[in-house]
Amino acid sequence: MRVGIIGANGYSGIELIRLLHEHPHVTLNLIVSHSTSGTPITELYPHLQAIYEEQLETLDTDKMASQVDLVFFATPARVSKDWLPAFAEKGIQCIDLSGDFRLKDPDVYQQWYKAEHTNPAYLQEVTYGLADVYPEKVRRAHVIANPGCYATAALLGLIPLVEKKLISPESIIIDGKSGTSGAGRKPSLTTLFGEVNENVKAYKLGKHQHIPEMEQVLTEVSEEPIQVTFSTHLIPMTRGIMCTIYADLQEAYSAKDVIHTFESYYDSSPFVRVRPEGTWPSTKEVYGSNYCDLGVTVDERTGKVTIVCVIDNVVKGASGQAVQNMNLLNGWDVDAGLRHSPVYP
Ligand SMILES: NC(=O)C1=CN([C@@H]2O[C@H](COP(=O)(O)OP(=O)(O)OC[C@H]3O[C@@H](n4cnc5c(N)ncnc54)[C@H](OP(=O)(O)O)[C@@H]3O)[C@@H](O)[C@H]2O)C=CC1
Ligand SMILES: CC(=O)N[C@@H](CCC(=O)OP(=O)(O)O)C(=O)O
Repeated sequence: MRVGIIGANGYSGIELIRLLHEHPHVTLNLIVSHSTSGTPITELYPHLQAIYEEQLETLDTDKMASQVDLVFFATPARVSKDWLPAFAEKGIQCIDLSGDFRLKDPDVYQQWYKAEHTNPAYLQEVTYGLADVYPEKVRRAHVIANPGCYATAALLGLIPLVEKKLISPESIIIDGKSGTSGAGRKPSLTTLFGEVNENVKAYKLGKHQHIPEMEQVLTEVSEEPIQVTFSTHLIPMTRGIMCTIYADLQEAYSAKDVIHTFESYYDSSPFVRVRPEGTWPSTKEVYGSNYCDLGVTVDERTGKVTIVCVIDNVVKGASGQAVQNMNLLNGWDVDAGLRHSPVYP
């Protein structure tokens, strides 16, 4: 299959190049950039020398549609909403890594993304690609909204417990921490070494764009409105997200009960690993891989459960899950091109 990447010179684009290079069923036919078209990708990323040396091109929808069967949008929010429908209508499979098609309600999109949705009717056409939870929906889809990175970690840790009614939905608190690659390669004051090093900084409190995304999914799962408290922190590392989730248990469930619920829920997903009781995952244990690792503890005194979820934001939180979705869309092995062990140390 011939694939293309729009936004190929950003962090998630370059991670797609790494993963697709080793994929058994695809050829990366076209890489597109906004401001660096005409430049060989190796000029921006010398580590790709002798691996993938193509030149970045300008976006030409008609030309691209004749050259690819599937396109990944690795562009910032507010870009794909204008471009993606033209590809989908030509029969090209589309996987959007941005938030443009994740929310079903255009008013909610406008509220959280501060822009009007230019293709609101399309929001209903798109499948939310949380690949480990909705593999069957993704298999039947044509256009995928790849979930947000924090939303992926938090939802994988919450959905089984909400669906099986182990926790009180109104009690959910999610404490998120991310490395700086989550903010992309575009230079900014917030991600300067001097700002991040030896520092932990809270940001976007109560305003993060993944709040409505998580609430939309959890509300659908529980069939009653769910709101979450979600806080985000930037920490001095390159890759990785940890979401530590707190909630009240509905009954006196033990850690073993919760672990058993996760194990049976993710029984057929090769990418969600549940830790034995009394151990909790760290971000380094999933670094560079498509795994999401979960650890659980129950405080019998307070009746609360704590779930620790870790992912690599660029792999499971973006490009790896996008490849997993591509595999499902095309009926390939779900782990094709994704069988890497985490890089350790
Ligand atoms: N990094 C991560 O961990 C994750 C990222 N995502 C999402 O993936 C998407 C890409 O993120 P990331 O790779 O980190 O971002 P980067 O800033 O690293 O890259 C963004 C890419 O989009 C292109 N671009 C920027 N502005 C425009 C525009 N107006 N029109 C067309 N193309 C444009 C850039 O091209 P150029 O440089 O040529 O301008 C670049 O290729 C975002 O939506 C992000 O939210 C999702 C989950 C995790
Ligand atoms: C560290 C950092 O800034 N992370 C970004 C992650 C954004 C992302 O990847 O998700 P979207 O696709 O929803 O934009 C943030 O918190 O906004």
